[in-house]
Amino acid sequence: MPQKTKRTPMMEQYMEVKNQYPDAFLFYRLGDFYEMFYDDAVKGSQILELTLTSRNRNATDPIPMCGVPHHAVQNYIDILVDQGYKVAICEQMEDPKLTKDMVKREVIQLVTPGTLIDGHAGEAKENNYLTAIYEEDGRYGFAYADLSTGELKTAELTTTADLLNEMLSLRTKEVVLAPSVTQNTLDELQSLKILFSHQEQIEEKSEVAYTTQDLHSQLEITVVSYLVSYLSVTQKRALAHIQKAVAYEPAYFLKLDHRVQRNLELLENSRTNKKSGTLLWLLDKTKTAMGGRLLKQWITRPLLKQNEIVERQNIVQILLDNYFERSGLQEELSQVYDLERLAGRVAFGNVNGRDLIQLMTSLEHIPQIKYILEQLNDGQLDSLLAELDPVEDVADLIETAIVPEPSLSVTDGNLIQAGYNQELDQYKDAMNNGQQWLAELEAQEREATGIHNLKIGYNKVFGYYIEVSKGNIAKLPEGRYERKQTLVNAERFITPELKEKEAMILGAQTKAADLEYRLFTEIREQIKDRILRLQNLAAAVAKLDVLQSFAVVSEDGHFVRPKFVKDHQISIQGGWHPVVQKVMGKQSYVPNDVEMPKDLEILLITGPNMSGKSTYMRQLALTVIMAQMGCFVPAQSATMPLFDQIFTRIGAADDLISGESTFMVEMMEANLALKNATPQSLLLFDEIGRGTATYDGMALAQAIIEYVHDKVQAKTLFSTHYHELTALENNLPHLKNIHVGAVEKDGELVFLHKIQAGPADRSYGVHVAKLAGLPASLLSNASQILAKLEQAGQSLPPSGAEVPKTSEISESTSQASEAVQEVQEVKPAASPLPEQVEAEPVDEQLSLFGETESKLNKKQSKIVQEIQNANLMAMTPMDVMNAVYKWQSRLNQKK
Ligand SMILES: Nc1ncnc2c1ncn2[C@@H]1O[C@H](COP(=O)(O)OP(=O)(O)OP(=O)(O)O)[C@@H](O)[C@H]1O
Repeated sequence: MPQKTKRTPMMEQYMEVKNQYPDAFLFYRLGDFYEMFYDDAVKGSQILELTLTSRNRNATDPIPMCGVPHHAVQNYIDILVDQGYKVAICEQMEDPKLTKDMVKREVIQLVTPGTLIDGHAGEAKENNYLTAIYEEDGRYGFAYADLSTGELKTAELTTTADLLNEMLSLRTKEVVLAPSVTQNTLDELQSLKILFSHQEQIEEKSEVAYTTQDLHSQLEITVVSYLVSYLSVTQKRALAHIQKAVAYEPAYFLKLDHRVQRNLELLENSRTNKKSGTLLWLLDKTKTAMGGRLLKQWITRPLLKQNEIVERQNIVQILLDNYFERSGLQEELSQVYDLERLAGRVAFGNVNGRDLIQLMTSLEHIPQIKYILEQLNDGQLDSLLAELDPVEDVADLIETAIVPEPSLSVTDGNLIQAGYNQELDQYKDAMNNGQQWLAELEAQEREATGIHNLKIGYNKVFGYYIEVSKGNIAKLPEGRYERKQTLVNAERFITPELKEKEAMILGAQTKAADLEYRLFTEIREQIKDRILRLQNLAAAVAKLDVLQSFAVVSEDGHFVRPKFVKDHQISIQGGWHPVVQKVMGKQSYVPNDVEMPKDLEILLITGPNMSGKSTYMRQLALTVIMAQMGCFVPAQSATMPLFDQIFTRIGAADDLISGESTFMVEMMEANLALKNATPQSLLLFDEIGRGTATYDGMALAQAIIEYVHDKVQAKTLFSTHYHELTALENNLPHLKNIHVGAVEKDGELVFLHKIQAGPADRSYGVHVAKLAGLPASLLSNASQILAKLEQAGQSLPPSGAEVPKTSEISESTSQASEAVQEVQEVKPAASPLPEQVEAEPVDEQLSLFGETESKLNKKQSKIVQEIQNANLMAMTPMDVMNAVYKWQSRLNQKK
């Protein structure tokens, strides 16, 4: 009969620790394993695919248990943390052999998704940001840190939208909440699907004081204090590499919110979520991990200040003009390891010998990098040169102290160079030359005593000894020789010198390993004192790397240096979408101009589906972003103003925040743009209004155009399939029609992809449907319906027709559907919106099907009835097409 068991002292200890970390997997060290118990074991064994066993298997209440070997623990931690869990590592704090009592155990680190530094999240060109929020009077202190690099930034934000935006842009996996964060804010953040951690108080730690030193705003000081406290509490060690927090203002950069970043595919392909096919993919020719990370930051934060942009452009130009030097730099950079993370590991205390060799190798390339830049002999490089401090003392220290191929573990020896420490050299000598020494000592003793058969031997009882035959004992001098054993023919002695050598030889190996570890930690501490210099160097190398990457891409892609102008005009000749062009090949891509003089605000773009409207719009946005990053741009020539924000409403973007409908997202994005855009912004509106019924959509589109034209006055590209809107050009002086050309050849549609002046003459929707492979009968039916509609004047108004502005009809542009009705009431004949479709007499409609009323059977009458009742106004063109297709199928059915 199984017995219910009383908890053992060890399980008592386990529970005590576990209670302190209820939301983490507790990895409890037991000898060579880390064990999990209870629920941790059940869940952990599933996630990590471990065998679930139990303690006290025969009891009524066996304890579920599973474990991982200590040397492989990092992999398991990575898997759990990557999946959003926390892991508390509980170590044995004393040697079990040296204590009779319960071994002392303590949690030495809490690894969380935002603090993982070695796992998958720590991929070379990725930052892993931990964020924090503090709330006060409806305002937010926001901060983020990367524990592996020591980067720490903070900002004051005023809305939850800004918070969401920063967090999504940073792709944070974990946010630390100060107690002041309200439930309302939390509710809005819940949709983020990241780990929420809590830090209840600010710790009195030197890191907290240090990191907040340069801050002025109390909000920022407080949030950074919470963030650093959390780091300190979870990591349980000094964090010497965490930099002083730098305050930033989101308004300091070209504003690209997370939706814009996604719509424009800056870092992630919106279909695959991968890098391929993105601006990052195009621009990334960086050679170092630091450069890769910095490039990502620059892409999402282009600059606003012309002098800063020009400073970058100047260096790109120099590197572009000097091919050989640039190649030399690339060669050197490719041999520079991740200095930033290496510095982080030094400070964090988890650096090993091989890391230090990587650090030294990296530092050794800095003088050559400087030399190449100096040869370019250009004053524009001076400040960069000054930032490239080779931190020679660290390189020298590592060179003299660390062996070229150290072992992986820092406790197994084989770390320290010969000649660095005398004591260690003696141990190593003892290990290597023990026998040699003894032979030398034997020879010395023989000579000193004149006893030629004196010999040195070894036994387990008292170790090394000097053996002298009985007949020679009298020759031994007094004092130095201590008798240990008497044999029949000989006596055995020890001397202090012999015992010293013995201790050396026997203890040499462990002593050497211990001493090596101690020396290693001393060296690590010395390097730690130079962390700031290493971090500054890493930043300079990263900058140089990104700029050389710009030069490479600009040269390969034949990009041009853009000019910035104060008056708000854009003039781009022969521009292209760099990513689309790269994918499809240079020969096939048709370059296009963008001409928007000072007084032109809106380009209204029409043209068939698939002709290249979206590509043209994105092309401009990417050109602006690249220009303001300091890169050259894909065009023959480019003149542009500096933009402050880019807003996009492009495609049916899937919504990251919640399950809002496509139309809702469309309206939210439009709203965001209309509310926040300034005359210095760039707006891209792609087919706005298509997510709702035709009339609603068209009315909204027109109202939005007028609002932008009259109130926002930002440079705007607006593509539409509502050809009726092209007539707006007559009323809106700052709007111009352009279209993407296409021609019909032998019944087939040929896209020209060329932007041309004026509106498109037709939509070619049916042709595009044909390209998409819709059934032939449906297409011919659609063509017939189209012809009928065109005859009845339901399609395009004559180009140049007088169009009333909705503002002439209704003051309210926000209530667009009201506006629609008023349009119809006030000026029905000239409205750009199709007139209310009156239900036509049944017999006329029937002619579509070649039938007369008298011959109608029951099924046909029912279909006629349905057509009569169909609310066209509430249907999208696609709905209409589907309905017609169904009616036709039913009519064609035999019965
Ligand atoms: N300038 C160009 N030169 C060559 N090919 C182009 C060009 N612009 C676009 N294309 C090609 O046409 C395809 C469709 O372009 P895009 O999506 O911009 O069309 P669209 O007019 O916005 O279509 P829709 O109205 O259906 O959204 C692109 O994927 C690309 O292959």
